[in-house]
Amino acid sequence: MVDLQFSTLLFLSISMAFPLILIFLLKNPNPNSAAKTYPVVGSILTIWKNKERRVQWISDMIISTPTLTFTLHRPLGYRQMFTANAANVQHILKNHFYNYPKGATFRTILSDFLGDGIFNADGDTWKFQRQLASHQFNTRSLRKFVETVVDSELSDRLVPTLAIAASSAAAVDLQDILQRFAFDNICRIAFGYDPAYLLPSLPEVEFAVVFDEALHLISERFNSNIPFLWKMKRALGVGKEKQLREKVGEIREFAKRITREKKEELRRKSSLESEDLLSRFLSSGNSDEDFVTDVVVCFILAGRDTTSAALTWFFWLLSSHPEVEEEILREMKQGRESDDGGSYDEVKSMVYTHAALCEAMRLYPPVPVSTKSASCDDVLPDGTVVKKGTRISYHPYAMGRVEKVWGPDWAEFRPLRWLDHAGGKWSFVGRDPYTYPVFQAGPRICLGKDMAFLQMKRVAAGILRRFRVLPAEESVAPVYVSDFTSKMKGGFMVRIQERGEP
Ligand code: HEM
Repeated sequence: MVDLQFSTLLFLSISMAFPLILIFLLKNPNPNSAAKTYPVVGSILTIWKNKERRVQWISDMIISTPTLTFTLHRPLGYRQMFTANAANVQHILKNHFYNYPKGATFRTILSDFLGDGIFNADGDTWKFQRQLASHQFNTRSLRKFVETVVDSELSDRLVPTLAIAASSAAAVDLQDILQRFAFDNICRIAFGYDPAYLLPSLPEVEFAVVFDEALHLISERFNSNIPFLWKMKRALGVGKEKQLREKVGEIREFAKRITREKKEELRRKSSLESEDLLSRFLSSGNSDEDFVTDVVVCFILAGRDTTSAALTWFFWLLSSHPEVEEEILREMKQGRESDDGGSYDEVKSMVYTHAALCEAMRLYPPVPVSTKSASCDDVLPDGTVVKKGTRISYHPYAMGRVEKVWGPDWAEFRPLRWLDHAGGKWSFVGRDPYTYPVFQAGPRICLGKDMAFLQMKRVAAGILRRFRVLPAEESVAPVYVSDFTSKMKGGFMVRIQERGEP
C-alpha cells in the first residue's frame, strides 16, 4: 500500500515536470547525439527520440564512452548499465557469475510468458533444466538432428517452397520462410511434434503472428521508462497488458496441447522410445503441466527466431558480396567431392561458410542485448561501480562494432577476418567468447550453439546449391528492428532464381 502511494506520488511529480521537459527539448536541438540527463526525468527525451532505433542508439552511446560502458538514466532514478567491454563481460558471465543472475526484474517482466522456463530461471530451477536439456545437444543427438530433421525439412519443404517461388518469379519474404523452417525444426527436435508451418502454400499462421505480437508487448515492458505503469495496467487488466494476457494465453494453450499429446503418447508406449527433450522432461519426475509448458515456450523462443535471424541477415549480406558467395559455393563443391561421411560430416567441414556466418552475426547478432541484475554491490574491471539491484546488459551488437577490436574496417562484411589460409585450406580462427558473446558465454552459454551452426550451414548450402537469392528491392537497405532478436522490419522480400547448374 505504502509502495503504491509512493509510486503514485512519483508518477504525479513526473506528470507535473512535463512542461519542463518540453523546454529542455527546445533547448536541445539534437537529442540523438547524446543521452542528456535531467533531474527526475533522466534521459527520457533522448530515449523517446530513439525508441525506433533503441539497439543502434545504445550501441552508439556505448562506443562513444572510453571504457565501453554506458549508464542509461531512466526516469525516477532507475538506472540501467550497458557494456561492450570484454573484461566486464567475462566478469559478469563467468568470474562473478553468481552475482549476475537474471534477477527479479527480468523474471517479473517475463514471468507470465516464460514462467520458470530456462530463459527466465536462476539457481536450482535453471540448473535442473540445463542438465536435463544438455543431453539433447550431444554429438549423437546432433548427428541425428541434421540427418533426419534438418535434411528432410530442407528437401521436402524449404527447397520445394523456393522452387515454386523461382518458377513464379514473385517476391517472397525470406525472413518469414526461414522462421517457419526454424519453427518446424525446433518443434520436431525438441518435442517430437511437427507443426508443418513451412509448406509451399505458406499458409497464414495465427500462432506465429500471436507469438510476434506477444514478444513485442513484452519488449515494451522491458523498455518501459516507468515500470509502475505496465504493472498497474496488468493489475487492472487494461490496454496493452490486456492484449498481452490474451496472446500469452493462446501461446501457452498451444504449448499445453503439445505437452498433453506427448503425455498421452508416453502413456501408450510400453518403454520410453521417444528421445525428444519434452519426453525427457515429462519422464524426469518434474512433470507439472505449468512447468513443462514453460519449458516448451522457452524452447520455441530459443529455436524459432535465432537461426532464422542469423540466416536472414546472412543472405542479405551475401547479396552484395558475390565474392563470398562464390567461395561458399566452391567450398560446398569441394566438400561433396572429398567427403562420403554424409551430410553431418559435410557440414562440419564447411569452414569458410562457418566464418561467413560468424561475420554476419558479428554485425547482426541474433540476440543483440542480454540483461542480468546485480545481486550485490560490485566494481567491474573497467572501474564502473555497480549497485545491488542494477540491471546490467552486455551488448553483442555494439561489441561487433568496436574499432579497437575489429579494426578500421569493422563495418565491412569480411569473413576472412575469421580465417587463416595455409596449404590450400582454410582454418577457422575463433575469438574468445567474451569478445564475441553472440551465444553468451560462461555457465549459461547457449545450449543450442552447435545445433544452430549445423542447421544454418545446412540451410545455407541447401539454398545456395540450387538457388540465387536476390533482394526484391536492391537499392533499399533493410530497417533493423529488435524485440529480443535482430529482425528486418517488414521482412526480407527476395526473388529466387534457379542456378541452372547440377
Ligand atoms: C544463431 C543461433 C543462436 C544464437 C545466436 C543464440 C544465442 C543465445 C544467447 C545470447 C543466449 C543467452 C540468452 C540470455 O540468457 O539472455 C542463449 C541461450 C540459450 N539458447 Fe541459444 N542461440 C541460438 C540458437 C539456439 C538454438 C537453435 C537453440 C535450441 C533449442 C538454443 C537454445 C538455447 C538455450 C536452451 C539457452 C538457455 C541457456 C541457459 O540459460 O542456460 N539456442 N542463446
